[in-house]
Amino acid sequence: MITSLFRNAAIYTPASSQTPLSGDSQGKVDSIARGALLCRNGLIEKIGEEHAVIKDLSLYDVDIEIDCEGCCLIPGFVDPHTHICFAARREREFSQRIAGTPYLDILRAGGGILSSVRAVKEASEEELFQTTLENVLSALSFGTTTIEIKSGYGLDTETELKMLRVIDRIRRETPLDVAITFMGAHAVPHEYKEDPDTFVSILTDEMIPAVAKQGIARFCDVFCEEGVFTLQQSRKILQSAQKHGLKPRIHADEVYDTGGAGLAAELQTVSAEHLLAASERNLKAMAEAKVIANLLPATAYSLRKPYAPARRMIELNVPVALATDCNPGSCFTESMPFVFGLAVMNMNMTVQEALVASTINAAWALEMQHSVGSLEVGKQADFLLLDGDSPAILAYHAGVSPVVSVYKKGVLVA
Ligand SMILES: N=CN[C@@H](CCC(=O)O)C(=O)O
Ligand SMILES: [Zn+2]
Repeated sequence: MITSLFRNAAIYTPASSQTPLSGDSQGKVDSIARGALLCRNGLIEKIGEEHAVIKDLSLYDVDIEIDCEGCCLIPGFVDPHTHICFAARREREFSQRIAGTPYLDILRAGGGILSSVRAVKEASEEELFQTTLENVLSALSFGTTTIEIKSGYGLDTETELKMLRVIDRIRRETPLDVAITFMGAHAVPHEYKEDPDTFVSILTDEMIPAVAKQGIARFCDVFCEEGVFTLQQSRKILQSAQKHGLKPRIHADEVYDTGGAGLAAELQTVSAEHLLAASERNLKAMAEAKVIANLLPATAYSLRKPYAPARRMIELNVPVALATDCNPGSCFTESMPFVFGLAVMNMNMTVQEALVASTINAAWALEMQHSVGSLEVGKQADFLLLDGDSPAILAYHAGVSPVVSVYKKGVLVA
């Protein structure tokens, strides 16, 4: 049993709540100007005003004592949407995009996601593990202590199962908590271009049952988008996933409004992703169905698209979470501080709203809110020390990471 005391910290954490924070509560943050946190065996045993935490504490009870020197202490980031398991970067495609070729045109011509599929098929399982590990450790250094990782660069049963094994190895061999999502419905493979319904049948009749049997993935995601999967196909895929015990989530209305947000509400998915082009009517339906909006501002930045209407979502009472979307194509960043800065500066979220969105609401989006996402007694001692005295530093000190130390279950990991 290791006991560590972190004292003299400016602590900021989302307020305790039985539901994701939304509307007026989206920015509900508790702060303690001079706080302390006592961690025993990886869990938070006490947290509060320093004098209250250390009262009655014999120094013999403490193995490690750290003076945080007034630094800001926040929960570790939870990144609820990544495609961080990939074999090769797509720098050439980035140059094409910034020269004006649309993202979906590159995919339609057999590049984009499909070029990542070729790279993953060619890579050995060990090579794929090593590239993923490098990316994930980079995310950890930016303060991500819990991460969601999707498959989706396999698009056939064998390669999808290979990706899921690699992601599971990341879960076992790194300090991070990892939520695992199957995304065989990420693109239509070239050979089914003329007959996408046959590929949908392969997904529902072969791939989803095989993934469920493998037992690694918890969630199933689909790219519902013009020229990718239609609303009807997405519904079929997600209903099949539900039948096999996988929880649905959906890439909805990223480029065009195809009604994906409405489908998320209809199926009561745990979250809907992107939502740059979602209609007002479907956002209202999401609020009603309590679907979390996973917003990915670094993708809007990288695709040079208008940002998702975060303010309107908050007005409508849709709980907002933030994620990197780290992937080799539409958005290559592992940095939650970058995402935080974009949310505050370009989506007009307050610092408090962004803190909630990148911690507890993101944990809700992964159904991990009981163990991570806020600093409460009994939860894991996952937290960050920042080079500043409030979380505003994450937006204020632009282009750098103010994350000085990363603690996972009370242990310094980056
Ligand atoms: N839009 C679909 N999927 C990813 C991009 C994946 C890629 O381009 O490789 C996304 O969420 O942005
Ligand atoms: Zn994505």
